[in-house]
Amino acid sequence: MNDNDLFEAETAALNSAYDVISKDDASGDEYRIALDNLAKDFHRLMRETRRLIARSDRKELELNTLNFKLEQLTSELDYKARHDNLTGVLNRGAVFDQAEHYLKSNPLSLIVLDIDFFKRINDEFGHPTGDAVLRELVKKLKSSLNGVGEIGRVGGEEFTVLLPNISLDDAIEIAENVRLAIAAETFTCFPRPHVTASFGISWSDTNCDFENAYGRADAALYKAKHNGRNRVEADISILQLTTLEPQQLANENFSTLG
Ligand SMILES: Nc1nc2c(ncn2[C@@H]2O[C@H](COP(=O)(O)OP(=O)(O)OP(=O)(O)O)[C@@H](O)[C@H]2O)c(=O)[nH]1
Repeated sequence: MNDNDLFEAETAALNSAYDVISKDDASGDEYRIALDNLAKDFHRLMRETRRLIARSDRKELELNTLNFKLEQLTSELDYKARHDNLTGVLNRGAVFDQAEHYLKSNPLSLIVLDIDFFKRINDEFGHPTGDAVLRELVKKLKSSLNGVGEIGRVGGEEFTVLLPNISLDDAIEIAENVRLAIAAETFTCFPRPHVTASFGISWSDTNCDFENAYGRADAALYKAKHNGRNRVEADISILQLTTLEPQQLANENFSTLG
């Protein structure tokens, strides 16, 4: 469709107006009719333009609303992709991403904790009670960490706390406080007196591979389980690098807290 088709009536009115103007002997009536036609078309064009503007304003508003909803949905999806839907903390993928991000420019202490005998809780009281224990554990973790570090869930009943720029000694103290807070109070969702957890900690310098940091913390956790549970164990192999000869390193692995 070209402009002439779209404005056929207006073009005709305009052409007859030009005809009248170009005539030396055009009468007053001819001028009046040409002007009248132009006025009618001009009026119609104004009305149509107003209608189009109103319609395009409405469409723009609808588009803005849709864009807003799309942005909300994108950030909800992004949040869901990075968080555990049972407890709301970072999920395994996000823990790894975040830790690798920190390690690019910071040293990092990592706490890995695992609820003791969680299978028994599930077996004796059912999966929904087990789920409630997981949620309540996260609440206790949050309140005892009081904003320090970032909590993640890396497996069924295994959680992590990322502590960038926190020394191993401080991380051990933090883990001890969390351990005591969990063991000290009864869980409201669980009729037995105590839920406990075991803790493994590693410290890694900037640029350390997170798989390595996680592996060392997990090995320390295994040791905590092996040594009786409800306890904190820290990997000190990295610290030993500066003080021990290679021969000694082969024999030394972990330190144990009381
Ligand atoms: N309720 C619930 N249970 C889960 C979930 N994910 C994993 N589990 C359960 O967690 C339990 C883990 O059991 P185990 O690996 O034997 O560990 P544990 O009984 O805690 O024993 P220790 O770790 O050695 O003290 C299994 O019974 C899993 O079914 C979950 O999302 N909700």
